[in-house]
Amino acid sequence: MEERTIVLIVGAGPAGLATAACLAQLSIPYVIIERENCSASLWRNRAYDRLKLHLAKEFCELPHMSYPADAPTYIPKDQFVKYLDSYIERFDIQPKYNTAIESCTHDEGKDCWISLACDVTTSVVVRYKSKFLVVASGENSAANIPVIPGLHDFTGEAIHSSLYKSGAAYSRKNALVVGCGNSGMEIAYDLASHGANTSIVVRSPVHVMTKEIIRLGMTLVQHTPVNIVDDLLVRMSNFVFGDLSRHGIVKPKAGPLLLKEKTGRSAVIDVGTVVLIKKGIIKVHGNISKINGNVVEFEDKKESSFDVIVFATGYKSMANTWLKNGESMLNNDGLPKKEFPNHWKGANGLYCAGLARRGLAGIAIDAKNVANDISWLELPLMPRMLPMTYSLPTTRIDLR
Ligand SMILES: Cc1cc2nc3c(=O)[nH]c(=O)nc-3n(C[C@H](O)[C@H](O)[C@H](O)COP(=O)(O)OP(=O)(O)OC[C@H]3O[C@@H](n4cnc5c(N)ncnc54)[C@H](O)[C@@H]3O)c2cc1C
Ligand SMILES: NC(=O)C1=CN([C@@H]2O[C@H](COP(=O)(O)OP(=O)(O)OC[C@H]3O[C@@H](n4cnc5c(N)ncnc54)[C@H](OP(=O)(O)O)[C@@H]3O)[C@@H](O)[C@H]2O)C=CC1
Ligand SMILES: O=C(O)C(=O)Cc1c[nH]c2ccccc12
Repeated sequence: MEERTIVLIVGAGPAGLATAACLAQLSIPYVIIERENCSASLWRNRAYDRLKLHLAKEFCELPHMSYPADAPTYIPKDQFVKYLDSYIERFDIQPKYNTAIESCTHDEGKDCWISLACDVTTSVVVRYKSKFLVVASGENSAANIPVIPGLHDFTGEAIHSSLYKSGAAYSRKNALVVGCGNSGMEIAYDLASHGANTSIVVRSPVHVMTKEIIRLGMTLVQHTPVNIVDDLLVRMSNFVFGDLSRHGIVKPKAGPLLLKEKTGRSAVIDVGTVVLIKKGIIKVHGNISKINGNVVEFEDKKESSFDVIVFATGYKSMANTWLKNGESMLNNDGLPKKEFPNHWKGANGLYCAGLARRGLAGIAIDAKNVANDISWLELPLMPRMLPMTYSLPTTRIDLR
């Protein structure tokens, strides 16, 4: 079976949906493919219960649709999913669900992309021919679990943070969280507040901030040099949290916003974990050296036994595994080769949205850029329309 379309979008998470909406606004036909049975599967199926957006709502909007004025500043997961559902309805986005892209190859002779998409329920493979291909399969496509000697024979339960829902099941258990990004720090808090005897592995320096400090920083940095803003944020963090180094948490040399800009690593937004660490309720360990049965040995030679290990060790983009000649755009980790703001365009009609490690705000920028670029190439006689896409009135929706 073969189908033709002008644009093929891989992935119906926020990035694919935002790209679809921008293309729809420009009347450019597209097909959007999603391997799961729903849109935004990360948010519906692979996120813990207590998750809220860490960034204020003004930094988490997709193009052309705002949150209601009375929506909370920090949107809970379920309300974000409702927002996405309204977005899908508003822009009449109809993803082809249960369809996994297995390979995308550029056919030089015909100057088109040939994509093989497998219906995961019937195993039927459909061949898509498209002029443009948008990789929107996410930075969080697969779990990253480190290789640790003895992990395979760990006698307790080992899960990745994407499968963690709540600490309710772990009351009075000995729990170890590996990784001190936003997932790890929040999951450690959740476990401890459900009565688990909780430890966390912190192997590298990390900035700990409050959501209000980050909101202030993200607002100021729009008009102020990043080093000045970062300096302020670090001072504010010191004021709020004090020196955490004696608890095993040291700050990176680079400031939080510069670090995010250069490496994609986010500051951790504290949800109450720091108080529990200071009280000794959550114990901090350095890196793991090996696992023996249910006993974890740390690099300082200390040992403890655990019933559960939660690997909050981040994610991998898998786009490099199915994108067959995408070397103009992606590296071997499936992330853009070029730095922001030039990362979103490759050769031969290839684009990406949502791979610049800039969260939802970055996704909104990518989606607009990709759709506008396609419209310049596809509708060259109507280029004067383009600036309108930035000034279209946004729709406010009711999430209640
Ligand atoms: C726990 C968590 C919380 C976060 N909170 C925030 C926040 O508060 N603010 C913020 O700005 N950012 C946040 N982020 C960053 C996050 O990356 C984005 O919010 C967002 O979900 C990324 O959207 P995306 O569409 O790029 O990727 P995803 O949401 O991962 O969507 C990609 C989609 O592509 C599909 N897909 C992948 N491979 C294929 C294939 N081969 N064929 C077909 N379909 C495929 C996947 O099933 C998935 O549905 C958070 C991330 C995580 C993990
Ligand atoms: N509410 C929200 O808005 C939330 C947002 N997020 C976002 O989602 C994205 C993913 O976050 P997250 O899931 O926390 O992943 P991250 O990639 O941000 O963090 C992974 C953590 O695991 C550590 N790690 C990796 N490998 C090992 C190892 N072998 N041993 C010990 N530690 C290890 C990393 O340390 P190192 O730095 O040394 O590699 C890092 O601390 C981020 O952008 C984050 O901001 C996540 C949760 C909530
Ligand atoms: O999830 C990301 O990577 C983001 O860009 C958004 C984000 C979530 N939590 C944060 C904390 C500090 C800076 C950005 C984020």
